Amino acid sequence: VTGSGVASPQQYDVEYLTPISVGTPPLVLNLNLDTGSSDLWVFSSELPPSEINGQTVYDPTKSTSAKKLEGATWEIEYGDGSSSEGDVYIDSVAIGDLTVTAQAVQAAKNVSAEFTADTNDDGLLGLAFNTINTVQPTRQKTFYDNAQSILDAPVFTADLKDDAPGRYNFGYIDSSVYTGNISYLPVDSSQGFWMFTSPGYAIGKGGYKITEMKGIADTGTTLLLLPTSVVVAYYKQVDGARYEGTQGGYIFACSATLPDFVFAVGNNARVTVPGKYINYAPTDSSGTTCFGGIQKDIGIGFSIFGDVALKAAFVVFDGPNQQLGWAAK
Ligand SMILES: CCNC(=O)c1c(-c2ccccc2)csc1NC(=O)CNCCc1c[nH]c2ccccc12
Repeated sequence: VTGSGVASPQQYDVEYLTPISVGTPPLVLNLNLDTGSSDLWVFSSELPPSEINGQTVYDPTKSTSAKKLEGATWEIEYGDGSSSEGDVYIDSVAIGDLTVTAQAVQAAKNVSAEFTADTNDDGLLGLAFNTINTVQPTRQKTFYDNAQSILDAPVFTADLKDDAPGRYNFGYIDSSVYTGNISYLPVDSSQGFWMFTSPGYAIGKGGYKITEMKGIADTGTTLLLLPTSVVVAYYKQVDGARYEGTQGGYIFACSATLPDFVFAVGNNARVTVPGKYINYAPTDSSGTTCFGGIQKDIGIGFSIFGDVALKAAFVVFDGPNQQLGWAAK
């Protein structure tokens, strides 16, 4: 079996949403497929109405296939301070033609203001390793875990695009959507993430710099968060760029020309993030000052190759072989 879902960018490519069917009759929810977390949680009828703002909600009492997982609860907090919590149902979940009949669906009873404000996002579908699933007392498997035994190949791929619809595919590698070869790197899943080490980088036409960057492939984080030394070196190449504490990062004139950022995947493969992707978004409505798509990874403990980086590549997530594949496109 295989499955495929479109990944539609929200404004400024802040996140990508994919239509997922939940329950019986199937309710279509637009979920953020997130390789940086491992909870499948959805807006639900158990939320106070004040916390719902246009989202489609899952009502387990309306799904004939829903079964409450008695005594199970969950609570998650993300690095940006957003959070959600609730209880758990076992129900059917489908992406395209791929259906998992017994998937833990975490129904939200509370969500933080950031999620309430995100009107098109009906929840998250975690695709990291289940060791970081937050359900208590028994952690639950991800959609990818549950799908693996029925998939033609035990992989999923992410093909995110700049301000255009991309795709998440499950169970196959579509060789028509990338160029050249796929370079595979070993994954260190000990912290529950798709963590890999890039041996070095280059900025624009500059020379290659050998610097190990240990980071995660994270579709749920918008920006490319890198070691301070790399970020400082990058913005030295951008006239007028400066770190602005009140904005929480590097800003520059929206008219600035930004160099490409190239990171190595293995010893002879490279991913080139076009400078255009690093001119992330205006900081205010005047559109004169823009916020950088590359920022510091301070305080996280590793780098995060978020959407700004991932949309420059075709990425293969291979759990059984604990490897990540990268290809140009
Ligand atoms: C800013 C989002 N990213 C993180 O917090 C994060 C961190 C992290 C930890 C500490 C400080 C900063 C970041 C490590 S792995 C990691 N990745 C994830 O947590 C992936 N899931 C993000 C879900 C998420 C949080 N706030 C949102 C707002 C819109 C769409 C999605 C989200």
